[in-house]
Amino acid sequence: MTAVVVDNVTKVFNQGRSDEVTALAEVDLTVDDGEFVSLIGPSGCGKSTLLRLIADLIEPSTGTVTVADRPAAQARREQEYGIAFQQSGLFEWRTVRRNVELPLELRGIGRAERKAKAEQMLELVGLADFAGHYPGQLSGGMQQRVAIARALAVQPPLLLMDEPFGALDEMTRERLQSELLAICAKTRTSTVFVTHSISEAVFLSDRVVVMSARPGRITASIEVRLPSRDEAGRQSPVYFDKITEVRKALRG
Ligand SMILES: Nc1ncnc2c1ncn2[C@@H]1O[C@H](COP(=O)(O)OP(=O)(O)OP(=O)(O)O)[C@@H](O)[C@H]1O
Repeated sequence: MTAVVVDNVTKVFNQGRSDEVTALAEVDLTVDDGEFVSLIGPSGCGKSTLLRLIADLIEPSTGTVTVADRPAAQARREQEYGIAFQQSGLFEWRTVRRNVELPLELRGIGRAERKAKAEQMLELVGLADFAGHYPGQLSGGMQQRVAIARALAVQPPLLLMDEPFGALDEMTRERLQSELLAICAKTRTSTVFVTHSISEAVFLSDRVVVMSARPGRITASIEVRLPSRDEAGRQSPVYFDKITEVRKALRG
């Protein structure tokens, strides 16, 4: 099975109007099962657009998107993926725990199991003490962590993440990066991860996909094989070499 196939996709917003924007042009991207792929590129190059196409939140103008060997729309209906986007997208009227439980509820999982799973995920993101709070009572970074817990709760085969760690302090960010890798490895989850951070992309990814400014195109695909994804990995020569390689590719 292939996690994602984006085949010759172009996305034009406001087609035929004076404010027409070609956000993506002729994009091909394949994400293998269990692979962790980061998208990186200048602001406005279409990273979020590509992620939203994979999530079937928008449709391509031309080309096709396949998720888990089926059309993206079908994969969405069958809940093949979890998403955590820049805006946390939490429901203000639900407590933190009940936000995390939501995807489990949608899958018909019973109350006790839901509660246990949500508490386990909140523990993971360091928010066990805030289960009974409402999103409005949390900081932006904490809300983001709740959204990550929610995305991970169902252990979906595919995770789509749009700068999920952008609002976090460096220490929390590094801890969640490690947690995310551990979860992905354990569950063989495939991940498409949008980030502005070259070092984050290199640390997390099997492959870093570099995009050019509008119209967004894929200009490089850089394989990363760190000796280990831990503190030693962050200090390895490969890590620094790959950071340089991605930086050069971004410069074009
Ligand atoms: N719904 C929309 N209607 C019109 N234009 C849009 C829409 N969504 C995105 N765009 C345009 O498409 C282009 C790509 O936007 P996108 O958000 O995908 O970029 P990005 O690479 O994720 O940017 P950033 O790194 O700043 O988050 C931009 O020029 C943006 O203005």
